[in-house]
Amino acid sequence: MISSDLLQALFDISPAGIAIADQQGRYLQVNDSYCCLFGYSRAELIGNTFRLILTEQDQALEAMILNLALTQDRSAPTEWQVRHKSGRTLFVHSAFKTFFYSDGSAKILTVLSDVSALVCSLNILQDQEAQLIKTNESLEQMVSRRTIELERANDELARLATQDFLTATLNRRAFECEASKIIYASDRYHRPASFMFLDIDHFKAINDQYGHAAGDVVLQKLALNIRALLRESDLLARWGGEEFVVCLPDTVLADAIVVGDKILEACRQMKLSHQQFSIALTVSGGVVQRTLNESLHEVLQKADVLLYEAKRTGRNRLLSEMPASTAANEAALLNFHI
Ligand SMILES: Nc1nc2c(ncn2[C@@H]2O[C@H](COP(=O)(O)OP(=O)(O)OP(=O)(O)O)[C@@H](O)[C@H]2O)c(=O)[nH]1
Repeated sequence: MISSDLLQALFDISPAGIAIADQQGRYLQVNDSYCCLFGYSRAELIGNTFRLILTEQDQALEAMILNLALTQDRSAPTEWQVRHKSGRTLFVHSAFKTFFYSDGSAKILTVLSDVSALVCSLNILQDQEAQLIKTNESLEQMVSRRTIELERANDELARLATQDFLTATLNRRAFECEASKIIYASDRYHRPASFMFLDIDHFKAINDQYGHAAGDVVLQKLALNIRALLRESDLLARWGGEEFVVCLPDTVLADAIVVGDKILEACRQMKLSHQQFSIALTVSGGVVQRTLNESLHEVLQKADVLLYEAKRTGRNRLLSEMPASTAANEAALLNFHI
């Protein structure tokens, strides 16, 4: 047992606010810390009920709170909002114990500690956490937006790096890269491949007569027409100026000639009009089937020589050359028609 003088000292010096109330909730005794906590003097508190420290919302619950204290006899520590004399809200951690006496009276002992600073810090932390989550979300959104933009920019760069700006066919570098893969497969699996150069006849005259812009449109329409006559797996590139190059994988010369003739005929039939004029167009070409193990440079040179010959001998024609007859070539390319 703790002696009563020790208990009195505990009451007096406790940093927690301690109050003893009667069964009507009227303060009988309060320690200094309790007075200090709520800003009331002892004289202001004694005789008054704990309604003084209830917030406006809780004042209506005064009877219920009192009833709770008188029926529960003690409470586990809880946190609740109370009111300082100045009107400001305090957060306190509180516990009570009710003592019942044989004459039917009761006393309620309440112990309160101020946890306002803790609650305030907790609220600030929660606000900061919410703010961090929001910032994080918007950062994630920004990163994913930037990633999409970057992917688009990369796609556009890749397109610009591989496409001819005017005709949207492959550019020379991309053609060489793709054609090398076809040549590799051709040698590796002994499959045929044909190459064709196409060049618009007297294109300079078209430019001179109808203007450079009309010449550009001719190049664009021609590219579209040629592409429409090719397989998805065929390569079409603008080699430069008004010259195009075609790579036909898995295609023997006879079939490549059929494709070339179709292109030349389509060009003859092309309906091109500029203002009130209609522009007639013919194309010359040189087509070769690649000999196994021949380099891209070598096969293109052969096709170019044939194109030059087609120009020299009257234009508007396609010249071709049989591939060199080697045993490997014959065996590989015999009856190869897809
Ligand atoms: N509009 C336009 N013209 C171009 C472009 N690139 C090259 N040219 C023109 O194409 C013409 C090619 O002229 P030439 O090399 O003499 O060939 P050609 O007139 O077609 O004569 P042949 O090939 O011998 O039938 C030149 O006038 C170039 O200026 C282009 O991107 N747009």
